[in-house]
Amino acid sequence: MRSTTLCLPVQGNPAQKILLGMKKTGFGHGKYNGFGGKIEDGETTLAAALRELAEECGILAKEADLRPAGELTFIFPANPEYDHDVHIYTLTDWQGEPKETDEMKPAWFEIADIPYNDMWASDNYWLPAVLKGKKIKGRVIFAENNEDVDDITIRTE
Ligand SMILES: CNc1ncnc2c1ncn2[C@@H]1O[C@H](COP(=O)(O)OP(=O)(O)OP(=O)(O)O)[C@@H](O)[C@H]1O
Repeated sequence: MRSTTLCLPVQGNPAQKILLGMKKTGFGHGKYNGFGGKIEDGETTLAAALRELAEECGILAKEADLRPAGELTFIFPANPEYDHDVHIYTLTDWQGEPKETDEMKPAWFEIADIPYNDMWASDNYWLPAVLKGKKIKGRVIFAENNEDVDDITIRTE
């Protein structure tokens, strides 16, 4: 199964605003998501997280500023080639201003206004806990349409 990263830049502690990106191409296009992607061969998870963050919204961060927020496994029984693990990080410190790239159009949201209807259906099960500073571990099984959640287990630490 492939492994991916997902970075969630936030303002405030506890988080008051979150930077999400509208994915313009590829897997999950048309959805708001954090910034991340596949971990390449020979690359550490942290290095991949920073590379994808820079590629997708143009901001630079330090490994020490990534706060591990947990791991999720996404299972797509209808298309097992989509199955993947996600290593999630939040960050409050970075350099540069978010900018639109070929892959993502970034936008800030108040926590109360997170556009869950335009995100992966599973996000509202785990993102609120992460934004409260909790660490999560979980598994999501998607329905035949690869969109709806068939089964979900999330543990918080
Ligand atoms: C299914 N429910 C999901 N809920 C929340 N986040 C999800 C997700 N499924 C994938 N993600 C994240 O979406 C990013 C893009 O991944 P993905 O497009 O595969 O990576 P990458 O940009 O390297 O690929 P391409 O270059 O487009 O081929 C990556 O952060 C990944 O963790």
